[in-house]
Amino acid sequence: MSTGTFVVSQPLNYRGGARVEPADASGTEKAFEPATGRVIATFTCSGEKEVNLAVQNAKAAFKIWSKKSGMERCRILLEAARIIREREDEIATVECINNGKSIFEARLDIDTSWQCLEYYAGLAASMAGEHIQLPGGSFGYTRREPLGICVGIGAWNYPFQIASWKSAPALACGNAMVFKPSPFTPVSALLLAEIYTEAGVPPGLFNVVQGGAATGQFLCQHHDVAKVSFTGSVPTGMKIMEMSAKGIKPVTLELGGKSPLIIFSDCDMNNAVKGALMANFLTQGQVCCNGTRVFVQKEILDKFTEEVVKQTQRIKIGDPLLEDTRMGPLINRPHLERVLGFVKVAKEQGAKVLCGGDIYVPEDPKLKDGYYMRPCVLTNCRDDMTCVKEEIFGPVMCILSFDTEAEVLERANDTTFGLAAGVFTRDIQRAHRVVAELQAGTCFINNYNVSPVELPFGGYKKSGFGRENGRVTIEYYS
Ligand SMILES: NC(=O)c1ccc[n+]([C@@H]2O[C@H](COP(=O)([O-])OP(=O)(O)OC[C@H]3O[C@@H](n4cnc5c(N)ncnc54)[C@H](O)[C@@H]3O)[C@@H](O)[C@H]2O)c1
Repeated sequence: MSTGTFVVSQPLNYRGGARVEPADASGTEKAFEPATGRVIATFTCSGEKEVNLAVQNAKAAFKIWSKKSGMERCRILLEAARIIREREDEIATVECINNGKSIFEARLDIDTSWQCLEYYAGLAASMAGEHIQLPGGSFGYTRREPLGICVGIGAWNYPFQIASWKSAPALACGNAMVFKPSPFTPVSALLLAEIYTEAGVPPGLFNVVQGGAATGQFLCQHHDVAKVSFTGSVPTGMKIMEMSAKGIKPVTLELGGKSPLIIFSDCDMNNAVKGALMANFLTQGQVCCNGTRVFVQKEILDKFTEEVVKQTQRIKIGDPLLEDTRMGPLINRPHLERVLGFVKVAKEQGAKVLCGGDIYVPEDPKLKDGYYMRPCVLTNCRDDMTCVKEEIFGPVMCILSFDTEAEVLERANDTTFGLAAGVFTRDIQRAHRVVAELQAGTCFINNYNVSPVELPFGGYKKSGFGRENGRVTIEYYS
C-alpha cells in the first residue's frame, strides 16, 4: 500500500463479534491521512443507543468469559498475540496512514502490543487467590474476581498500542471491554477487535464504539460499567474522574507530561545526544512521556547543543510509509498550528530557535497538504516560560542549563506533571541517587522512551494514577 491510496469502506463500530453500523448517531467525524491531508473515513459517532448495545453485548460475553479458567484465557490471548505478529506489517501500515508516525516506529508499537498480550496471557494462567490460616484451625480465602464491563478510552498517538495495553490485562483478568478510540484515529482498534474474535473470545467480549466527548460520556456514565481506563489529556482526565466518581467507578488515568531529561557533564556525549533525540522527536514529539525539558550541565552546554542541533537537522522528514523516513506529519492541521503557536510564544518570551519550528513542505507533490513541521530546538529557555511549563505535544525540545545536582533536582521536580524522567551520567551512584529523588512514574538511566511491557507505566501528580503493564495492573482490573 502507498500513501494517498487507503480509504475505509467497512463500518468502524464493532459489537457482538462483527463490524456494524451504529444503531444511532450523535454527530459525524472525518478521519484523515495526516501525510496528505486526505479524508480516509467519514463516520457517525455512536449515540446512547449504540453505547447501550455495546455494553449489553459485553455483558453477555462477560458471563461466558469470566467462567473460563486462566489457562483457557491464556490460550486465546496467546493466539491473538500470534495473529498480531503474523499481520504486523498490515496493522503497522494502517497505523502509519491514520496517525502519520513512520512505519519504522509503527512496527515497534505493534511489537509492544503483541508482547503485552503474551505477557498477560502468561499471568492469566497463574492468577489465583490466597488461602489464609486463621486461629483455631479455621481458614479463609480470597478469590481474584474480574470487575465486569471495563471501558477503555484512548488517545490518538498510539492507537493500536493503547487498545492492546488496556484490553490485554482486562481480558486476562476475565473482564469484557468496550473501547473508544480517539475520533482522529478510529481505524486500527477494529483490527484488534477482529483478531480477538478470530482467536476465539466470545462475541461481544471486545467492542468498539466511535466518537468524541459525547460518546465517551455515555460510556463513563453507564450504570453497567465497572471501571474506566483512560489515556489522554489532563483536562479530559479530570472530567472522566468526575463522571466516574458519581458512579463510584474506579479509574486509571494515563495523562500528559512535561518530563525532565538531566544531562550531567560526565555523560557519554554521543549517547546523551541520541537519548535527547529519542526523548523528543519520536512520533513527531507527540509522546506523553517525552523528556522535553532538557537540563544540560553548564560545562558541556555548548558542545551538547551544537551536536543536538546538527543531528536534529539530519532527521529525514516525509512520507511515513517510506522505510528511511524518521519523522512524518503531525496528527492534524489544528494541532500543527497549536504547536507552531507554542514556538511563536517561546520566541516572544525570549527563547532562541536554533533549528526548525516552522512548516515543512515535502518535495513529493502528493504530500503538499500534509501536516509537516521541522523539528525544533529552543535555547535561552527559562523555567517560567510557557514552552517549558506546558505540554506542547510536538517536536519541540527546550534546552536549559544547570550547575549542581541539588539545583537541577529541584527544578526538574517543579512541575505539576510526573510521568517520566531521564538521567545521563557515567556515575552510577549519582544516577540511582537522582532517580530516587525524581518525582516520576518511570525514570530512565542513559536511555529514554523504551517501554518494556513487563514494567509498570504511569504517572505521579497530574500525570495520573493507576498503572498499565507489569504485574501490578492486575490489581486495577480484578
Ligand atoms: N500517560 C499516557 O500513557 C499517555 C499516552 C498517550 C497520550 N497521553 C496524553 O494524551 C494527550 C493527547 O491525547 P488526546 O489529544 O487524544 O487527549 P484528549 O483528552 O483530547 O482525548 C482523549 C480521549 O478522550 C475522549 N474524550 C474527550 N472528551 C471526553 C469526555 N468529556 N468524556 C469522555 N471522553 C472524552 C477523546 O475522544 C479521546 O478518545 C496528551 O496530553 C498526552 O500526553 C498520555
